[in-house]
Amino acid sequence: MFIVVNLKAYPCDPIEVATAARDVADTSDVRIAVSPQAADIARVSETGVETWAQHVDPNGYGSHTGSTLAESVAEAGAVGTLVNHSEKRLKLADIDGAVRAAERAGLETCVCANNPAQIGAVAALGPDSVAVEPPELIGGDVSVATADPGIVEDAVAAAANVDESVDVYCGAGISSGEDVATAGDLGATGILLASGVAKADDPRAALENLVAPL
Ligand SMILES: O=C(CO)COP(=O)(O)O
Repeated sequence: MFIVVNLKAYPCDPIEVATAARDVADTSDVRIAVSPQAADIARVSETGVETWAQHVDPNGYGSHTGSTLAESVAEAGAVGTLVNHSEKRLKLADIDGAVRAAERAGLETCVCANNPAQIGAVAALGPDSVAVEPPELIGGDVSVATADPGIVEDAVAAAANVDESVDVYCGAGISSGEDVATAGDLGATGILLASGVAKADDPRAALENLVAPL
């Protein structure tokens, strides 16, 4: 199981979360990455935790003010990137461009989508993984794996129908090890989560709780 902790733009201490995630990953068999804001990638990466960008733009170097370049986040220490997060949606052509840019920079890619139909569409673009995250459950208390198990199973089927080599992750409302295990039972091989760790009083304890049953 792979857990990506997306820090979004939450006012947490990215280094506190990164060091905790590094330690919990080291002492468990669980792969854990932290996805901070672009400005924090370098110092998060310096902790030794696996570091992902939250987004990259489709363009490369050039006259593109305000861009987040795949090359730049890779240079800063990111080894992967989310693309098309529900809070950072892109047009299909730009999702394709961002995946190609990430590939050129050597980044692993996870393209997010809202539902199984979109999962099939983005799986066709050849990312390493796709993640289904129903927007209405993001930031809530109920795990997608409990509230809508069918969406996870259908996302797994939709991706396999297009490209069996694309891993399928899920996210939204996941905050306990039981939620992670349930998602795994539904066929997800990874989890995206945010508030359960980024808004926790004790992020280390939250991470330990997530990996406990795995
Ligand atoms: O959007 C998410 C991860 O990318 C999920 O957010 P929550 O874990 O806060 O529901």
